[in-house]
Amino acid sequence: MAASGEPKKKSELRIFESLDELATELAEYIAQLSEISVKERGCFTIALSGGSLIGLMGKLCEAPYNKTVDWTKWYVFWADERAVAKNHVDSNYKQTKDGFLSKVSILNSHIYSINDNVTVEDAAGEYEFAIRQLVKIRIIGVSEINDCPKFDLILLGLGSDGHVASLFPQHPALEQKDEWVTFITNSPKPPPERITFTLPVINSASNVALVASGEDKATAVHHAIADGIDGLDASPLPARMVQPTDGKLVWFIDKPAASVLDAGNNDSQHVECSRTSLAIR
Ligand SMILES: O=C(O)[C@H](O)[C@@H](O)[C@H](O)[C@H](O)COP(=O)(O)O
Repeated sequence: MAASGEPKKKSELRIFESLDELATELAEYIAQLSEISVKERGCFTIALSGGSLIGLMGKLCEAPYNKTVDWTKWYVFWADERAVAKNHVDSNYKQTKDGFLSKVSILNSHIYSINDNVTVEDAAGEYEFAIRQLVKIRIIGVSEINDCPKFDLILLGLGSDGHVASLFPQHPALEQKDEWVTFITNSPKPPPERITFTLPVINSASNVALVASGEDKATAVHHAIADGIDGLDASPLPARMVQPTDGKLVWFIDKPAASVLDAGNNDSQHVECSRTSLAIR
């Protein structure tokens, strides 16, 4: 946290030598935010993404966090979800339940998954309605800037094309400004039908963590983080559009995912260490 008097950094880049170190730091980061939110608001609202992110959260299920985190105060949501049955292998809910929720004592009534018995359009509308009810009773905070829900933490993965949640490059869903949850039926990443938080909701979060690992994400990381890229590409990547208005963005990436960034960066800032913490905006 910024010392008093120091301007709070809006974004931070943490580069890790190994996935194990990234996972260790990610667990500590989430546990700390949980403790702060529970202390300040009496609860912790976290929205998850699918993909490799869930595996990287595994350390939260181990000591000390399994005993020190106040799981009963957690409220779990999904920043995006595939419109498939909740027991389908493609379901983010199923992946999260098997890999995380089944191992910690979060209350079932605090886990908000989509209705998998309706159309993807109705599932998005119902999900937004559920979030609106929780904003009304202030379980979910509210942004003073635009009345959007203010989640304590939104965890995003990064696609190799630069997508986050189910917001894909050049997709009209990126333009959604009024809805909190929208839906797509033509996802370039299968399955095609998904619901997703819109950018205003993502950018209203108190904290956003963007997690990327592996060489195949290196170009997307570079295009999302490096300065001066916009000139090369009229439409910035969705990941580059993640800029919390009154919150903090922290990137968690491993060395392979930083390899293009490193190649383009020859100043002394990139200290070779297990964790490089740079202010990036
Ligand atoms: O439902 C989804 O598909 C995810 O939410 C998606 O945004 C994912 O996080 C990225 O595609 C990264 O996935 P990997 O980390 O598995 O590459």
